[in-house]
Parts: sequence; structure tokens; C-alpha cells
Amino acid sequence: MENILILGSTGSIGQNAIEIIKKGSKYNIIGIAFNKNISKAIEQIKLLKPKYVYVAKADYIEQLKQLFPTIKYFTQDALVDLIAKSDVDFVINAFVGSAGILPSYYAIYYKKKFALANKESLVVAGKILTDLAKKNNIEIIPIDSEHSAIYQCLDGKRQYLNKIILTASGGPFRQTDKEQFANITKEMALHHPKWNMGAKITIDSATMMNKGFEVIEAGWLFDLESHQIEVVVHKECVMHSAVEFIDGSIIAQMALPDMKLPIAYALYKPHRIEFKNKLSFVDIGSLTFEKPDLEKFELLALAQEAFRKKDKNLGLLLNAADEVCVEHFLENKIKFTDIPKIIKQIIVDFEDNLSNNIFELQAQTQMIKTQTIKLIEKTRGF
Ligand SMILES: NC(=O)C1=CN([C@@H]2O[C@H](COP(=O)(O)OP(=O)(O)OC[C@H]3O[C@@H](n4cnc5c(N)ncnc54)[C@H](OP(=O)(O)O)[C@@H]3O)[C@@H](O)[C@H]2O)C=CC1
Ligand SMILES: CC(=O)[C@@H](O)[C@H](O)COP(=O)(O)O
Ligand SMILES: [Mn+2]
Repeated sequence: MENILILGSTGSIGQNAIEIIKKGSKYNIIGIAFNKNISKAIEQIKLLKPKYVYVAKADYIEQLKQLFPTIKYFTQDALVDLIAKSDVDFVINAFVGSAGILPSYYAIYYKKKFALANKESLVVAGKILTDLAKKNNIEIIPIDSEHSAIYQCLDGKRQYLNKIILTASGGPFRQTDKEQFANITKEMALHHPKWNMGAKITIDSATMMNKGFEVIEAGWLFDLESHQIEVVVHKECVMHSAVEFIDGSIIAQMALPDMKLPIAYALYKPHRIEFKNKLSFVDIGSLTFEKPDLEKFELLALAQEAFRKKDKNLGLLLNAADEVCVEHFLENKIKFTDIPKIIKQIIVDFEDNLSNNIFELQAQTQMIKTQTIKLIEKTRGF
């Protein structure tokens, strides 16, 4: 049995991962990590009896100690000690946002088997993480559905790759006129047409920032140039992405939209786990593909541009500003249309002088988040 640590156990990916792991006998869940969802965490501790628990909000530790005194607890700066533990074999990083960046670094640094859902890690620190992974001979196993699809399609054939075809649902506003975007509420944006996910990634899908992040994520994971990444809107969400080889052959990975499949593949590859519900071509009838509207979804265009200039590491700015904007949008403090305006302004203001040291990148992320909050307060939205 391998001992696995689940970062983000209380979230959408974390809960799916636990469900899959509990059905098999390959992994023992040695540790869980979460932010503040104490009731879900208590439920998980009772079920899983982990040896280690990390809580970002330290105030909850006393409450947990009363209930489960034999567990070893960790908070904030001690997350590194938990990841480094010699009895942690495998780490799943399903934290959301910039909280996931350093944990990815530590998992690779301490040579753990490593499956990554937290795309923000690669958006902000793609070069550092992929360089370190190469140096330490660690594979970053993708959980994100598109990247898992590409990983499954490549399977030993990377040298023949011409380009990847990264599919996008188009989000809930694929057919909405841009003039209507100012009226979009958080309830509308939280309604993804095909995927049931955490709030932050759901809003990112609505602005198509998610697809922009995925361009950068794919670029680093599969060592691609920007011209090798084509984004195609595929509203049915059954082709999770495809690869085109130099001879023109295209291989796609297809399945019903359910994150359990890419999570299971990351945990059990090359074996496959049986899932009851299967995709039927006849039931679907037809598949559609269209170009993304880059004028309407300017954050996708901005992220593509950021990856074209990848040496400047604009991903850090995109990610930090987006994280703050999404939080403010979810609190009804800014409008949907303010999100791209604010992010674009942050890029103009802070384009230069980004570091390539992981701890400095983390500090710069905090700085940009603070500056984004100040910009929002100054303008009260635009
Ligand atoms: N959901 C999906 O289907 C997909 C998700 N992803 C990526 O996976 C990652 C997780 O997404 P998802 O599961 O949807 O997100 P959720 O919001 O559902 O879950 C996030 C998890 O991270 C924890 N967390 C949040 N902030 C912190 C913090 N500061 N420190 C420590 N833990 C924290 C949360 O704890 P708590 O519950 O206590 O707040 C929760 O366990 C994201 O990067 C997302 O982009 C990628 C593809 C698909
Ligand atoms: C399930 C998953 O991987 C998400 O990233 C999903 O792809 C979001 O969908 P869109 O960003 O394509 O709307
Ligand atoms: Mn995805």
C-alpha cells in the first residue's frame, strides 16, 4: 500500500479522489489538508482516520484536538514538514489558487509521487516546477481533464507530436452577446453547462480565464511552443482534448464529463478503473467544434499572449489578479465585466521585474493580490 496525502480533501477534486481511493486497496490516506470546511473535515477524519491533518486556519486545531487527540496536526508554515514526511509516498495537490504553488514545489523537491489538479502552480511557476521535476526525475501527473486527455493520448509518442487541440466548453456565456456581459450575476456565472466544480474554477470557466490558464499549464507540462496549442470550443464536453501527430493523425480521449476518470487514471495508470456510465456516440448524435471568440473572451487572448511571452512570467500577474477579482465578484463587490478590466490594468502596471525564485514568486503573488485589492478599492470597480 502507498501512503497518500490529499491537499484540498474537502473540495470537489479532493472528495472525488477520496471516493475513488476508498474503492480500491492501493492507497492508504495518511493525511488530509484543508482550509476551513471543518464539518466536512470532521466527517473525513471519522471515515479515513488519517495520521496527519493540515488546517490552513489554525484556530480550528484546538477543536479538532479535542475530538481526535492522537492525530498530528500541521498549519501554515509547517505544511512543508508534512509533505516532507518519509511515510508520505504520494501527494495529490487539489488546493485551489495560489495556496497550491509552494506545496507543488515541496512535493517535487522531496521526490514524492505527484498528481496535480492545482493548475495555478504551473501558471505561476511552470518553469521552476518542470525544471525541478526533470532534475529530480519526478513525473507531474496531470489531473486536469484536458491535460489528462493529452497525457493519455501521448502515451510514449511525444516525439511525433505536432500540436495539441485543447477543448473548451465555452462556458455558460458562449452564446451570450458581449453587450449583455455587464448584467451577468454570480448565480448565472456559477452555472457551468457541463461540469460540477468548485466556485473559483467555475467563474474562471465563465470568463474563459480557465482555458487561458490551461494553455499555460499545457505549455509547461508538455514542453510546447505557443503555436503548438490550439484552443477549440467543443460544447458537448466529451472530447476532453486531442493530439495531432506529424503525419496528420489525430488521437482524442473521449468520455462522459466526470472528473473521476482523470483522477483514477492519475492514481492507477496504466490500469483503468471500471465506471458504469459510458459515452454513447449514438445518444450524442453529433459533435461540434468552433473557434473561440477572443474579442468576447479577452482573458483567453491575454493568457495566450502571456504564454507567447513566457520568459516574462505574466502568468503570475494573471493568476494573482484573477484570484482577487473572482473573490470580489463572488462577494458581489465587482461586476463580471470588471474582471478583465482589472486584470489588464494589473498587467500594464506590473509587467516588469518578476522573479524566477519560487519563494520570491510566492511573495510577489501576495504583493500583486494586495495591489489588485487596492486598485479595486480605488476604482470601486470600473
Ligand atoms: N473541480 C474540478 O472539477 C476541477 C478542478 N481543477 C483544479 O483543481 C483545484 C481544486 O479545485 P476544486 O476542487 O474545484 O476547488 P474547491 O474550491 O472545491 O476545493 C478547494 C480545496 O482547497 C482548500 N483550500 C482553499 N484555500 C486554501 C488555503 N488557503 N490553504 C489550504 N487549503 C485551501 C479548500 O478547503 P476548504 O474546503 O476548507 O475551503 C478545499 O479543500 C483548482 O486548482 C482547480 O483549478 C482542475 C480541473 C477540474
Ligand atoms: C473539468 C475540467 O478540467 C475543467 O477545467 C473544465 O475543463 C472546465 O471547462 P471549460 O473551462 O472548458 O469551460
Ligand atoms: Mn480543465
